[in-house]
Amino acid sequence: MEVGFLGLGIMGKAMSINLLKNGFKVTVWNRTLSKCDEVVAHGASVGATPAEVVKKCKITIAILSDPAAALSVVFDKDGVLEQICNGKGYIDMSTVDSQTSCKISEAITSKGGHFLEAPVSGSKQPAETGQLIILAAGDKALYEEAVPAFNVLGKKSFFLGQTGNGAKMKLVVNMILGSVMNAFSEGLVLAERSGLNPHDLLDVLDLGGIANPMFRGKGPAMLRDNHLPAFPLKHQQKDMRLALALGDENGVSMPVAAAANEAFKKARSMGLGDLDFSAVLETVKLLKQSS
Ligand SMILES: NC(=O)C1=CN([C@@H]2O[C@H](COP(=O)(O)OP(=O)(O)OC[C@H]3O[C@@H](n4cnc5c(N)ncnc54)[C@H](OP(=O)(O)O)[C@@H]3O)[C@@H](O)[C@H]2O)C=CC1
Ligand SMILES: O=CC(=O)O
Repeated sequence: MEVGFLGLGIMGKAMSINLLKNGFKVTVWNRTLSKCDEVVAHGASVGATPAEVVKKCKITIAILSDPAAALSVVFDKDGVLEQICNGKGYIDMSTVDSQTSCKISEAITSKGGHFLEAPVSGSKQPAETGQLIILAAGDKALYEEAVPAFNVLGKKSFFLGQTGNGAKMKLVVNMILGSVMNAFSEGLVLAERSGLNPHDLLDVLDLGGIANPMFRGKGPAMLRDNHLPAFPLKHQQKDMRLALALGDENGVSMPVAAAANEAFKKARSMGLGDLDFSAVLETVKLLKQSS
C-alpha cells in the first residue's frame, strides 16, 4: 500500500520509518525539508508540498504539532485541500481539539474526500516500536482501509464513532497524564527536600498500586535532570489548554488540571518548552528554593 505522510517531527519520523520497515511505500513531506533525509534513507520518496503528496497517494496521514499546524497544512496554498477528491482519504493523527478536527473533516468531505481523525497515545518509544494506541473516529470505511497501517503503528486501535470523539478521548487521557506528571514531580522534590532518598521513592512506587510505566521510565532520568524530549513540554501544555477548554464547554470543574496547566505554562516561560514534559519538575524545584 502507498501512503503519504505529512510531518516528520519526533512522532512522524518514527511512524513513517516503521511503515517503510513493514513494506509500505511512503511519500513524505515536512515543512523543514532537511528532516526528510533520514526517512528517505529508509526508502521514502519526497513530495514538494502537501498537495503533491495527496495527489500521488490514495491515503495521506499527518501528525503535526497543534491545531494551527493541522489547519495550515490542509487549508493553506499547496495544502491538502487542493488535491483531495473522491476516492482519497486523509487521516490526521495530530493531537488537536474536536472543533479543529471537525473543521478539517467538513472541508475534506465537501471535496468528496474521506476523513478520519486518529490521535495516538504513547510517546517516542512506542512510536518507534509500533506500540501506539490509536484513537480513531470519523469515516468508518477509511478506518477499515487504514487498519493494516494502524496494525504496524500501534498495538491497539479504537474506533470511537463520530469525528471529534478521537480528539476528545486523547485530550482526556493527556489531561490525566499531565496532572500525574505534576504530582510525580512534586513527590520527587518533596522526598528529596525532606531527607529521603528519591530513588527509594521510585522503588516504593513501583511496587504499589500506582506503579506505572511513566514513573518507571522517566523517574530515573528526572533524578539526573535529564529531560531529553520524547513528548515536548510545549505539546503537553497545549493538550492541557485544550482539555481545560473541553472542561469549560461541558461544565466540568478541573482544579487539578488547571494547576497542572499553570505549572506547564511556567515551565514554558522558563524556556523549557522544547524539553520533555518531565521538565515541569524544574518549576517545583524553583518554587521550593524561593520560599
Ligand atoms: N511526542 C510525543 O510523545 C507525542 C506527541 N503527540 C502529538 O503528536 C503531534 C506531533 O508531536 P511531535 O512529533 O512530538 O512534535 P514535533 O514538535 O517533534 O513535530 C511537529 C511537527 O509539526 C510540524 N509543524 C509545526 N508547525 C507547522 C506548520 N505551521 N506547518 C507545517 N508543519 C508544521 C513540524 O515541522 P518542522 O519540522 O518544520 O518544524 C514537525 O513536523 C502533536 O500534536 C503532539 O501533541 C501525541 C502522542 C505522543
Ligand atoms: O501525548 C503523549 C503521550 O505520551 O501519549
